[in-house]
Amino acid sequence: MKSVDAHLAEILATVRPLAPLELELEQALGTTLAEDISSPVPLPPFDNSAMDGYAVRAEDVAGAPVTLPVIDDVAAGSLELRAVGPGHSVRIMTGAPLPAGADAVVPVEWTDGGTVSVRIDRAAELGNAVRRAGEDVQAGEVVLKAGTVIGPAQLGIIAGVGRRRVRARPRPRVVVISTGAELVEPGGTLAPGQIWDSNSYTLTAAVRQAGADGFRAGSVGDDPGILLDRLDTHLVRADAIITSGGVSMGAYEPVKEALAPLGTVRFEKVAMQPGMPQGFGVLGEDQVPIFALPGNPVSSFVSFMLFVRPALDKMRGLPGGMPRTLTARTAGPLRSPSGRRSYLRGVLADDGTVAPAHGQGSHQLAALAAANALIVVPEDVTEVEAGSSVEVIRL
Ligand SMILES: Nc1nc2c(c(=O)[nH]1)N[C@H]1C(S)=C(S)[C@@H](COP(=O)(O)OP(=O)(O)OC[C@H]3O[C@@H](n4cnc5c(N)ncnc54)[C@H](O)[C@@H]3O)O[C@H]1N2
Ligand code: MOO
Repeated sequence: MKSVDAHLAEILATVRPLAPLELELEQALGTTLAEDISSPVPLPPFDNSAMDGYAVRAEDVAGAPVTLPVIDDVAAGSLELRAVGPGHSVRIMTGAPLPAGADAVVPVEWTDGGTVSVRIDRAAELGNAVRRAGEDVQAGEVVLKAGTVIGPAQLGIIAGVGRRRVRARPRPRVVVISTGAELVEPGGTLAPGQIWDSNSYTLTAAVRQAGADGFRAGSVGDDPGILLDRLDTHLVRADAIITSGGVSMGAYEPVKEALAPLGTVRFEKVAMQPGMPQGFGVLGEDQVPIFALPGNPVSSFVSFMLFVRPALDKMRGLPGGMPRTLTARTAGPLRSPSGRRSYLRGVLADDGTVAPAHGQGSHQLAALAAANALIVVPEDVTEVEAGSSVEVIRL
């Protein structure tokens, strides 16, 4: 059987980072910068007030209480400013440019709030409540490096340095198709032998959580021809495709039957539990990667975490490796088949213990939903005693 590491290595050797595009700011959330972003101007661009109050010369208020004439009123965005001469004050709002001559701002709370003249009750030190030009960013300074994922705060600094567009690797578009004649859309009624399709929801959500755009293309039955048609429809708008089901040893395995003859998708057994049957390859002229995951719900989810997520990271221009593990202590005994790496579901507590879930079957959706970690049991270990140290992947 192929090892988990060898399967991931083959996937990572096949998928490539998506080509960068010029993206409008509205489209940039979750994309990966493909250029350094620098500021054309200092930020703030000018000295300005940090508070609503009065711009003064600090030396004029050193002997507070003092009363000064108010010679002007400046709001944020004011263009024409009168200089503050000795013994003068200007009423000023937060973000308004500091008038020439002023070197401190007295907050309105320290005054009587006058508009013609103002009584100042407390001295303000030189530079009090003044935000200096360039104290956030110098002109020409790089504020974000290529390879940074754009989140809300990163979007803020890009807009804050005046950029309308950025060069970035887009979020991969991933189409999710589930297969199986037994599947019914949630909300519909079950006939005998049917179940509701849960995998396409889990996988599409996992795609989105991995920073990509997931499109749920519904489910197809067990007909390989219909699956090929569906793939054909979606291939034009997909950077990757995920299917679930139809890859093992049964009489009706539409994914295997449809894709194996193409010669570009391999179906193999990977030495893991759950998730043993795996298909991976490329489709069409554009060599779109396709992940044919096993149908058991826990198997498809674990396969996503181990193989698809790192591949999506690489497509996004990020380092794409195995999920990080941390060391915990198992609260109960563990069993694992010989020669396969197990990913058991568990609940990791703050004290560093992990309680194995009671239902470890590949079909046990509820145990997966209650878990927050996968406990990794290496290939050469078949039993682990309670209290032993184990590696876990946080979910
Ligand atoms: N003789 C053998 N049988 C099986 C083997 C094997 O090696 N020899 N492998 C088993 C393992 S391990 C797995 S995992 C499954 C994988 O099967 P398939 O990928 O072909 O998936 P299906 O047969 O279509 O479905 C398996 C199971 O999962 C349920 N399912 C499928 N799709 C969904 C969905 N979208 N939402 C919810 N549940 C789904 C389906 O009803 C089946 O119960 O094969 C084993 N068998
Ligand atoms: O390997 Mo299958 O994924 O256990 O149920």
